[in-house]
Amino acid sequence: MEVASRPIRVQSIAQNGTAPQVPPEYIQPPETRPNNPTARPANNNPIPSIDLNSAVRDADFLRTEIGAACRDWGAFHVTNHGVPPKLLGEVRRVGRTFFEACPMDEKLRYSCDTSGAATEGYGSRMLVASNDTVLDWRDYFDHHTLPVSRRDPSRWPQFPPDYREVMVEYSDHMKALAQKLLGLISESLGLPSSCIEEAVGEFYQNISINYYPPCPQPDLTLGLQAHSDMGAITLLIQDDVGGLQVFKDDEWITVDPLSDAIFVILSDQTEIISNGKYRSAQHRAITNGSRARLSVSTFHDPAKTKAISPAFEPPKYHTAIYGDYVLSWYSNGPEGKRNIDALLI
Ligand SMILES: O=C(O)CCC(=O)C(=O)O
Ligand SMILES: [Fe+2]
Repeated sequence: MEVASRPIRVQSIAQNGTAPQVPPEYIQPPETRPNNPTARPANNNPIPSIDLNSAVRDADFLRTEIGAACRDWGAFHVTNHGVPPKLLGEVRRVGRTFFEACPMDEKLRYSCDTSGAATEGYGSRMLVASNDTVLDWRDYFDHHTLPVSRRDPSRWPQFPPDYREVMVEYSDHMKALAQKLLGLISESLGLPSSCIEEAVGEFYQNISINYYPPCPQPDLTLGLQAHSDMGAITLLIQDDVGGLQVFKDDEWITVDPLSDAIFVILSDQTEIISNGKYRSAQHRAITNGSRARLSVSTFHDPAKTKAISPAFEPPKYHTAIYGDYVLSWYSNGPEGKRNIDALLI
């Protein structure tokens, strides 16, 4: 049994087979439950999948396709992205091995510090704004990976033995892909290729491995509440369980898991820099009644001291220091897009 001072992980609750019901703090109010009528399957409205193979793609057509996906969805799959599919499989494997083959006591040695927001390590409560917040049915391991001065693999799991090496290689590949995508997104806006990357400055990259244990009441819970990501661009991979949903035209659309593709999510700072021409995507994760799900989100954010403003006149958003934006996000909670809407002029 858990003692009061020991952090409770969702995985421990899920493995307590005597509990056919989830604890009340994980029960969503009716309007945010996944079976609400606004949810429907992806096949009615497929999310764009864009082939980045520059050897065979016409550059103008690729930019047009990216522009349409950013405008209409704020999210899209990319294929032929240059990241070896084997590496994607290895990241999923080391993540799953940590969550499923490491004893809980060993995992808890990496617990993140609960006094601050988004600290590195093993945790369960990243988006909790107040005691009233409904809890997510999710555990995670968050890694600070860039700039290299923030990267300290000795704080990451040692099991499986190649965990740290795989994460470092993955971090470097994700940075290169984020740079390439921000270049294409800038060009699709008619801006010089380097424009968004220069506006963001040096990438602060975090990698979160999300682990969603099977949930006895998937209709009443969310793995991760609705939010848009705070930074510039998020690159996400998932396993074959599925559960990521994107909000479009007042409906939740399920993102098909495509094993070798990478899912690109435009985040709030890119919406600001584009002056609202592109929108950050609201998304959430639902739970699964029988299978544990794994996803890996790689966030690329500005430095906390960086001022972010629109690249077009007249500006539709106030300039904001990124660190202030993060503070308001954590104190208000994500609640859809309320935080970015507060910056609208
Ligand atoms: O698990 C997922 O698919 C979503 C993860 C996510 O949105 C996040 O980590 O910000
Ligand atoms: Fe997210």
